[in-house]
Amino acid sequence: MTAVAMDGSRARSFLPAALRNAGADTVAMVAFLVLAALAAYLFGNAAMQRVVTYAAIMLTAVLGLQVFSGNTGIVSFGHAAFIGLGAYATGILTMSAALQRSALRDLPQFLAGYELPFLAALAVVVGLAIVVGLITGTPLVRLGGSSAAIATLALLIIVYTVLVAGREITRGSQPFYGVPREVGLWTATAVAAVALAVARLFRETAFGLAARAAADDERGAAAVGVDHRTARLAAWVLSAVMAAAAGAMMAQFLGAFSPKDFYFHLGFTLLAMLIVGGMSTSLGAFAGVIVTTVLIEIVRRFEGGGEVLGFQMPVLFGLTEGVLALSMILVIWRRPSGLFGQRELNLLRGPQNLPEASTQQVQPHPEGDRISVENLSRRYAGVVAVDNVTLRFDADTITGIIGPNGAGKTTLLNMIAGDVTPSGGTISVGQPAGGRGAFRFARAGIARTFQNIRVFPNMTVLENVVVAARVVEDSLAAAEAAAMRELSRMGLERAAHRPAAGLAYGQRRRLEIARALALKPRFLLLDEPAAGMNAVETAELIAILSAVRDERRIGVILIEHDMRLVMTLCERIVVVDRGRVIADGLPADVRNDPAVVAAYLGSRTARAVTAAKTAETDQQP
Ligand SMILES: Nc1ncnc2c1ncn2[C@@H]1O[C@H](COP(=O)(O)OP(=O)(O)OP(=O)(O)O)[C@@H](O)[C@H]1O
Repeated sequence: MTAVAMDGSRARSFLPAALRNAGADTVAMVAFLVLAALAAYLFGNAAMQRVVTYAAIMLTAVLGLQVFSGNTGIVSFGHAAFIGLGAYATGILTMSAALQRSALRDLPQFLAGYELPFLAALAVVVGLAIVVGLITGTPLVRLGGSSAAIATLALLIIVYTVLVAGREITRGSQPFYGVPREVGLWTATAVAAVALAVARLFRETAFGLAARAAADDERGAAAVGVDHRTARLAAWVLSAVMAAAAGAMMAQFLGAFSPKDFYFHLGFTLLAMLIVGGMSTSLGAFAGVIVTTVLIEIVRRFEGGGEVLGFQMPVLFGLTEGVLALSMILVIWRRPSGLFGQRELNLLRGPQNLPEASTQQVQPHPEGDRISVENLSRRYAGVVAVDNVTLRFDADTITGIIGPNGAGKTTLLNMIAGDVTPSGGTISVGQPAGGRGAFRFARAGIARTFQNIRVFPNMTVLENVVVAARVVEDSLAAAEAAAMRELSRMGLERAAHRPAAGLAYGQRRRLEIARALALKPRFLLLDEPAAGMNAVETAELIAILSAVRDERRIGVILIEHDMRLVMTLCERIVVVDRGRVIADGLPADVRNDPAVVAAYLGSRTARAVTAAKTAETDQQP
């Protein structure tokens, strides 16, 4: 949708570059799906059409699983439960009243006699999945990694037990039969096409970007204002809806089923399909369903035994599951990201499709902003990392925090960024920082970089910065333009589409700074920004940081061991030793302070001077 203006230049597109790219990918995948359905419709027999219909239903479910697991990195065993809920709800809502009276004699009155058409039942199932998704997701997103995965397993077991126990409604473990079989090839294909679009586009939304960033690095994500719980909940609810929609189709495709159809076997098949294709992309989910469906169909022919290439084969019960498990293990071993999990198709991603950098200057911040730190302390078991520190940091000033190794500098910075909770004392940025969580501090205008770089390795350089820009900009298009502006400033615009993991060390440091600046912060906290940089890169960094400060009037607080950088760039230096501030002033004054010299040299006499100075300060009212 990029328009070419009369003078030949490229006019600004209505749609953000990421959505144009995702749209093109979706069109390509949907076209492939429709062609497959058409081929089955025109040339396939009834059995072949059933295979393609079932594959399209599974595709909807696997894409649902991908929306959650692929974006959050949390494996879910529980999605078969949502398929089951969708199937039973659809069965009850669409069954004829006459059949219900004989098959479900004890069905409660409020559930009986609806006889809804499929689409109306689907709408109800979507609503039900949103409610169940919110109820189950709210506690789930408080857990991380393997605990969350185990919780999804518990969900599967609970729903299975409820389906078996709720005999009046589900007929217990007996087959639930009599569901009208109205879902065929084209309904399944249409719903799967919608699911493809949803899964591919979700990655690029604010929630999708946030979930992927948190999956890559939770602390790094919080530092750019990402509330990972909200992003994970959004992914969970959406994926529950997609799985339940697959269940609704399954009910009307099969006509009869029982709770065991929505238990471990289905959960395993969904996961195997996703893992074989590649969990982190919608292309992976799509390809995984195709590859495994073909594999299952081939293997199934041998399961019943008979003559194969002149050999008499015995009946091999469970051969299909065995081959599926084996292919999953092979993929995990040889290609852990799956056959197509490394990248999306990205049909419209290239140098000619880079978003245009915003030419709008970031508005300078109003004067008078300050960070106030009062009696701040942090203890770790027996270690007092930061000891009763009181400081003010003004915007429009570059402050260096220096001190020997283990002095407490990073702990102090982490507390100011909301990343470490103080043992005592308060921090306020204009007003006391509300609530816990680094993401709230980032949204209040405190951006930061880390001593050990925390970029999002599996996202592109551009996406790394867009995640932060999306927190402060109104739209994805505005976030892309702002991100390009920050990347150009840091000399990284040519690497915009490269995965961040592939950048050189110095480039990754610059990317982290670009990402922090995209938050339009009032204060920028940098933990050893020049570490690992050569002299030329350090000189460039000094020029960039002072230019940014001049333009935007932001406060910069940096920890650095490179004294050349500190003395050239900083207008104020705070020296910390053993958790306490031992000097605070102009660089020239601090450099000659005996307590500072002592702290760095560690001489005994000089330590005595420090101790005396500290005692003096403590006695002051
Ligand atoms: N999570 C933690 N658990 C236990 N002790 C910690 C933790 N973080 C920091 N410390 C201790 O607190 C003290 C201060 O550490 P901190 O990393 O803040 O110092 P620093 O001045 O930043 O050091 P460096 O210049 O080496 O990075 C050290 O003794 C350190 O071992």
